[in-house]
Amino acid sequence: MKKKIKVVAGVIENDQGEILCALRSPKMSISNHWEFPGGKVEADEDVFTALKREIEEEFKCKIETFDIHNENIHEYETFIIHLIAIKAKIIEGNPVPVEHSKFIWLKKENLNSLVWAPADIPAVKLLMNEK
Ligand SMILES: Nc1nc2c([nH]c(=O)n2[C@H]2C[C@H](O)[C@@H](COP(=O)(O)OP(=O)(O)OP(=O)(O)O)O2)c(=O)[nH]1
Repeated sequence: MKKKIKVVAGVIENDQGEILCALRSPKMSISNHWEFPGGKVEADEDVFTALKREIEEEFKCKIETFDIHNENIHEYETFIIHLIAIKAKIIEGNPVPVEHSKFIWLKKENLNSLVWAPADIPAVKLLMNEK
């Protein structure tokens, strides 16, 4: 049976209405795909705490979290992901990518110009329909 993992991902919006998009590095799984930064939820951790921790670890900045944007269950070849996308904004520091190849801020209407991790597509589509 495939392993099921629970992953949180931050839909981080700036004051210009742009979204932080992060490029997974060649060393990471699902390499060279774009994603909303985040990571696996640890046992006994709530999703908001997990996201704040992951963003501090991976981008060295602090976020405030808002509502859940979208949840998606996607079956990859080797595992099943339960992806929980959460709206957020940066409240302290500037993002510095520790593990990712790079990040960009992109307007919602341009999000489909990137090659996203397959599990992220529903969240991306939903965002593109937002004003
Ligand atoms: N952080 C994040 N991960 C995503 C997204 N979409 C998606 O399919 N994933 C996948 C990629 C990874 O397989 C998994 C998240 O794990 P992770 O961020 O801890 O990264 P990882 O696999 O490199 O960690 P590791 O097991 O190699 O140590 O979820 C997304 O939007 N954000």
